[in-house]
Amino acid sequence: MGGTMKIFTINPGSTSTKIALFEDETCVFSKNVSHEAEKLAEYEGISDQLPYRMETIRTLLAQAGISLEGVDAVVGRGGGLLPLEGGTYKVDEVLLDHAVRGANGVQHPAQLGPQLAHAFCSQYGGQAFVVNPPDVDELQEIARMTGIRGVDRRVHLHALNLKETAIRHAASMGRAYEECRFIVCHIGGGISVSAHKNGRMIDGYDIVGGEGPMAPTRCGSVAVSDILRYAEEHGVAETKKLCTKTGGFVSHLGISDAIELTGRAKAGDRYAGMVWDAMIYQINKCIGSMACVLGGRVDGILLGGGMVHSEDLVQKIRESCQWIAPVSAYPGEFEMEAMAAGARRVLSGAEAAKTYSGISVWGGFTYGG
Ligand SMILES: Nc1ncnc2c1ncn2[C@@H]1O[C@H](COP(=O)(O)OP(=O)(O)OP(=O)(O)O)[C@@H](O)[C@H]1O
Ligand SMILES: CCCC(=O)O
Repeated sequence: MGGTMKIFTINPGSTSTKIALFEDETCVFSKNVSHEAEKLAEYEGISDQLPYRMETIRTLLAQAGISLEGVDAVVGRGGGLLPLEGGTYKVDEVLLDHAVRGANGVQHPAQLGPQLAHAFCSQYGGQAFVVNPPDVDELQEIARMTGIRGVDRRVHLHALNLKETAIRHAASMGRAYEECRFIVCHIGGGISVSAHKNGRMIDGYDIVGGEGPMAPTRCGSVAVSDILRYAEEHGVAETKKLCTKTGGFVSHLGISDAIELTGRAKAGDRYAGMVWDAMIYQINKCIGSMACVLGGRVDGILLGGGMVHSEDLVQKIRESCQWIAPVSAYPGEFEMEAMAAGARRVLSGAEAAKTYSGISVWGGFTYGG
């Protein structure tokens, strides 16, 4: 392929839609629009938001005088898919169908990504892709087993940012991601802690299902007996919400913004300070367990996500974990860049686009069979 590669990326979030247009590696336009909660609440299912999100994006492009004519690829953050290995996937009929109906049973705005990519490519041409959706699940077999027969572990993580951070860090060391062993964390609205070995995310936590450290809106791992007692008092529906919406800072203090929480702590609120420190303590414990997963041979601990802007958080993680491996901070995220880079690797022929099989990568244990 000759000439400039024009790649449009779309990241639909729970309260916002981010878009960015890349010409080769350069981002020539980007916009992040916030949506009113009342507006999104008008739609019953996530996929029902498609026409509204489409219109929002069209308006943003028109206001900026940007046309998608001649676009080579449109990438949408994926979701709703069955567990799959990492990579760049073409949006075909099977993938689109699973995204529309949320085949994995989890409702997440990222499901809109492939639908939006498909819709824009139908109008302007180009190839529609999804790169490292939150459904990427590369767990090694031993990490799958729980203490309950028939209940196997799976993960939902910030795969897009985790892998891009690892790829970039490896490059900064003059190495390939596929040669390195990293512990990679995304510390933002949700918190992902994961072990990466030779290009695969071999362990991590199901942060949609309630595993891992507590986070601004998530309860994190809690003893089963405590969860059952809570469910008896508050009902199953309310208990489920603790996993992604009403746990963590929200449960303790009724707020989800870490800047506000740390502000209160600085002003002398000891409860806020304890919640902040307990979250960091739990992140450190999870990093420690991933160090064991990697047998103590770790090339680096990499931190991404919005809360990594906090020097206090980075320093406290360094104090506890620097003995494992050097800790590197990448505040914010590379999600738009990661989507563009995934498409570029395919368009340039460096990597082949994958086809989503529609079948989970994990078929279950055969238990002695
Ligand atoms: N300097 C700072 N100190 C502490 N927290 C900060 C700072 N800057 C940003 N944050 C926090 O980062 C969080 C948002 O992180 P991020 O932008 O990664 O989340 P998100 O994109 O909404 O969700 P997710 O990361 O799960 O996709 C907010 O709680 C915000 O308060
Ligand atoms: C699984 C990663 C995305 C999220 O839950 O916010």
